[in-house]
Amino acid sequence: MALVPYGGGGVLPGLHSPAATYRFAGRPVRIEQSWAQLGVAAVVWDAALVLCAYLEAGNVDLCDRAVIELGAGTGLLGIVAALLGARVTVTDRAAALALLESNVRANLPPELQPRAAVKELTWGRDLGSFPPGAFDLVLGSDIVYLEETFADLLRTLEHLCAEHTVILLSCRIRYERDLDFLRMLRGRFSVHEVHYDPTKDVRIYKAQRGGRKDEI
Ligand SMILES: C[S@@+](CC[C@H](N)C(=O)[O-])C[C@H]1O[C@@H](n2cnc3c(N)ncnc32)[C@H](O)[C@@H]1O
Repeated sequence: MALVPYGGGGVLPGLHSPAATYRFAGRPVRIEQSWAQLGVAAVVWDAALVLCAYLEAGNVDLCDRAVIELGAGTGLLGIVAALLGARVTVTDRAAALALLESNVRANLPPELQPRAAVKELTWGRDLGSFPPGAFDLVLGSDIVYLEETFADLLRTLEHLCAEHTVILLSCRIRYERDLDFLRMLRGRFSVHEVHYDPTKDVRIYKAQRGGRKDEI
């Protein structure tokens, strides 16, 4: 099933623009893209830009926090989290890892390289390599879009999260079925919308186990 970006209109992101440069954490971040070869995993989505800006604005204390990004695609969000002080594990499916690794390595200064790992994590699988509760923060931008992955994505979040873990998901709600995932998430976590960017029509949801208040 094809993901339709930008409400279905316009040019697919990245199709004519193999690389894009952003500015976060006081430095340029140059992201190589490859829509033609890899599709949705190989372009930067608006939801990533909105969550990067949310992190950069200081809404979350990232200093030395253990962060995992799911469905990282090009890696922009994980890179920005690392530049802002987190120890990051940036994950996606196997096919996305080469471009992801290359973007991560190209954008982190030498002293931050050891603080970023790129790993395969297909939702619902590969979970044995990721100990429950090892992460303070789980990030995901534009990863709620494939109905057939919802159960596996939820299982992955449940596996990763301990009481202290915060999940931040940035989403453009394109279809009614996207709301189904949020209903599933609310069945397992306490979920709040914490930000809405009307210019990009992207919402950020924060989720935690139980009713626990913010730890991050
Ligand atoms: C729309 S892209 C978003 C990419 C990036 N997070 C961003 O916002 O720019 C969705 C991402 O989810 C990943 N993805 C889709 N299904 C997945 C699965 N079952 N397991 C792991 N990653 C998956 C894709 O490879 C892709 O990188």
